[in-house]
Amino acid sequence: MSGAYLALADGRVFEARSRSPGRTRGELVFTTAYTGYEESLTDPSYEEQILTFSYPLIGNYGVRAERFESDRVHPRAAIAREFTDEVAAWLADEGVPAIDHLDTRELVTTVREEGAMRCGIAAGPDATPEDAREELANAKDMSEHVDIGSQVSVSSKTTYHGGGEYDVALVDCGVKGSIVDSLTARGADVHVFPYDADGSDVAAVDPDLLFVSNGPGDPANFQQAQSLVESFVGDVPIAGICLGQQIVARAFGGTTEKMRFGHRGVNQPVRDLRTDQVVMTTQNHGYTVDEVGDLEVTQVNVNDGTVEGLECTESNVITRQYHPEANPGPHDSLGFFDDVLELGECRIPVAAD
Ligand SMILES: NC(=O)CC[C@H](N)C(=O)O
Repeated sequence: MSGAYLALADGRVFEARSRSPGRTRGELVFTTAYTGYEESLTDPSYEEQILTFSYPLIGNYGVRAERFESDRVHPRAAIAREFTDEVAAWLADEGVPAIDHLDTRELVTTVREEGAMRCGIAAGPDATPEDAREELANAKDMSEHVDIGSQVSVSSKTTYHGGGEYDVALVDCGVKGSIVDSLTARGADVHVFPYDADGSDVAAVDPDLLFVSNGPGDPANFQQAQSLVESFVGDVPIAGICLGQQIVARAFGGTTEKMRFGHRGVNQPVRDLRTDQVVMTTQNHGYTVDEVGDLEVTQVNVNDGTVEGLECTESNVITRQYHPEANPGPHDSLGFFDDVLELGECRIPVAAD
């Protein structure tokens, strides 16, 4: 068994077991999800982050590619109390460092109290605490990854056919595969565009709906996607998930801010302000919408009151901060995809009362 070290920005160094060797750095975050490790580890929104699982045993139902959200592992490293051999082998195959046998409760408590923070990891037979500290010294804050979109987006337009009932132009800021699948399963052809696509290329597919995807990093670093949204307001209905909601809010004059430790898990309660119903949702975000500009808040987080849903009936806009595609997680909000495609027919969205 070879050793591993995790150096935190608060000066502490944790000793651990290496399950997949290597050196790396990133922003330390945690998820409380107790299932869905394959989906989380392949979610592009974790790019440049180091993912700690608060659930102690990760891997007890194997590793199956059909559950992947993209074609590679995105967090720079993974941390758990205990990884199964199968997960450790998968991460080693992918060249992504993994460490376990450390007190993940202590790590999660630290992130909750002090906030998501930079960290460095060194794992393998020759790893030293100094190696981990060196990695930490080179770690950037999330907002400093100014071109993170280029690390996760398609490089040219790619179309997924779903029957041609609607044409959806999807701005790929790091889209999860299950979001594309949720749209094609409902009859849409989904034209996936690079995160920095030109408005004229998008207009060329004559979209019924502009959909802004989830993705990693600070929404302020997706200026071109924001301008693209601004140029379609009023002409084409607009929908967004997670980073997509944040970009759309900014396009409508709103603002975004960094949260202390974010929401990552599969049991975040969300209240719909129109129906007063609460649904359980899957979440993975570290930023939140603060000012909402010309949009209306329709859903809020029950725990901390943060913005979970935005709408504008005049301009035909619906966005969600959480993940209605539910991969993994509860299926309570799958109806979002029916609502946005109805919007694609330019109908007024779900009646207010
Ligand atoms: N899943 C996402 O789209 C995450 C959005 C953004 N990167 C955040 O952390 O808030």
